[in-house]
Amino acid sequence: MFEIRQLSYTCNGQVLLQPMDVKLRSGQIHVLLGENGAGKSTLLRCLSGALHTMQGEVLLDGKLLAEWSLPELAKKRAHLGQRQENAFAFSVRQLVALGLEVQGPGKQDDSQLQEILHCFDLHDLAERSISTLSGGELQRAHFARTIAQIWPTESHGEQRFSGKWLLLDEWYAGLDLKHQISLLRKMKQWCHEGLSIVMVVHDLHLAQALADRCLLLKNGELLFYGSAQEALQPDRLRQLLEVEVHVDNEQGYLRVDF
Ligand SMILES: Nc1ncnc2c1ncn2[C@@H]1O[C@H](COP(=O)(O)OP(=O)(O)OP(=O)(O)O)[C@@H](O)[C@H]1O
Repeated sequence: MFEIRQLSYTCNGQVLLQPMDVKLRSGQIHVLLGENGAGKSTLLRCLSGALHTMQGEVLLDGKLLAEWSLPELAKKRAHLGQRQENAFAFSVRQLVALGLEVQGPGKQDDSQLQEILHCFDLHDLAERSISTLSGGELQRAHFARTIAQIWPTESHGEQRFSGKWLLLDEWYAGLDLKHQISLLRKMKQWCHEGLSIVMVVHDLHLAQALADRCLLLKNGELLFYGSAQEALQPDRLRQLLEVEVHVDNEQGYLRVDF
């Protein structure tokens, strides 16, 4: 479990996150929603342990983030940020292998690498330099590298992702519908296998399809934390996003008129 106690963050005199208390339970998909600049990426970075100057406390499985050693934390949670560095002309295979390398030199095996390449439909691109990939292909490669960090071995059994956390900032950016749906299904499957996910989403349909619980952020303030059903209500979304949202039909699909 992630436990956030009186977490806040101020940068250059600007309050980016106002004090908040939240407990994020394991095995669920938590969706962060809010306008541009609401503080979603900042909160994700606090959870990843990247922002050392935050105030308050973040505990992972009862232990302060600062008390985790970096190698242990790296194997426990993986963070896909909004922007990626592509400084080196790695091949797709090398990039994904970098993620596996975090598990320890010699610990990873080729079957893990093959499984990940297959999951992200990267097999045919494995030998290509990442500098030649399209935007969506590159996003899939970085997503694959990120989850490789916490990828289980075959010996882990049915709850093979148990205790692992995936922190995703707009993972679907640039992905075509086919790959969005494929990864959406896989993420649900991985959660059944014990994975916990916190993700930033702007698309309300994706939020509806994926979220178990939602965190609604506005101007750095946590407006609401609770079940997706309670969160994804037209009144709340109107206040959060300043757009008119309607419930479309008996299934309860959200609709926004253009
Ligand atoms: N180093 C910084 N100095 C000053 N302001 C910053 C700094 N980093 C981020 N901010 C500001 O903090 C606010 C929150 O940023 P953050 O990236 O968390 O927003 P977000 O909700 O993820 O937005 P988006 O949906 O656009 O990705 C923004 O207004 C941003 O401009």
